[in-house]
Amino acid sequence: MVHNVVFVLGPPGSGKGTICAKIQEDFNYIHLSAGDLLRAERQREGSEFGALIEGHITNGTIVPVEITCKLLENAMKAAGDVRGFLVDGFPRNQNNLEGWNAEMTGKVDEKFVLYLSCPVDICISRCLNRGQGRTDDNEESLKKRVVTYNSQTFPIIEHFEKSGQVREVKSERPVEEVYADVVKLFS
Ligand SMILES: Nc1ncnc2c1ncn2[C@@H]1O[C@H](COP(=O)(O)OP(=O)(O)O)[C@@H](O)[C@H]1O
Ligand SMILES: Nc1ccn([C@H]2C[C@H](O)[C@@H](COP(=O)(O)OP(=O)(O)O)O2)c(=O)n1
Ligand SMILES: [Mg+2]
Repeated sequence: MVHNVVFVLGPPGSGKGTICAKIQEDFNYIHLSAGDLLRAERQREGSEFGALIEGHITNGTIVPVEITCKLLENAMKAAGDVRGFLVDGFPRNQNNLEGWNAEMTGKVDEKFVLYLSCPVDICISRCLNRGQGRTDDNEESLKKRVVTYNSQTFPIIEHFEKSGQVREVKSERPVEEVYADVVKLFS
């Protein structure tokens, strides 16, 4: 089975998780947040990657793709027959992209990249007020995550832009306005 995939990218706090949850509800796409999968693996009893994942998360750096891609593929296999997957927060760097291409080519049909663009000061304030008790929603980690986003993730968005695969939606607006534009991409 070939899985339909929409990548969802944007800076931390741009609203990827919020928008993906709404798409999942309305369009039968399954939301797979790479960050959520990594946080679950970090907590999993007996995981050999817990400490490594925690180190990257608090340091705002990116976990090696061998771990993240396997978590994504396992989640896809477990989901069964659905319309497709929203792969949220992935690929986040060149290593992610190369590892995904090596492992998933032939198994996925990449429909487009939903890019939520949002000014960094708004993003940081949203993360600081997110209230999810995350170990990386603090000034120090956020500074590092923004550096990682600008230096490693934005080039991945530019890579997809070259082949016309990016659909940008400005997400500093209220959720309802952002989502009204996103809906048009899935209808
Ligand atoms: N358009 C928006 N306007 C205001 N707050 C938002 C908007 N989208 C998301 N948020 C809030 O900002 C925080 C970060 O959103 P989230 O979806 O977790 O972003 P990301 O997954 O990109 O880090 C959450 O507390 C969320 O409720
Ligand atoms: N592809 C990914 C996605 C997330 N991670 C790690 C590093 C990221 O800073 C954290 C948090 O990612 P997450 O997507 O949950 O963060 P935001 O929702 O953008 O605030 O997880 C990763 O190593 N590789
Ligand atoms: Mg998120």
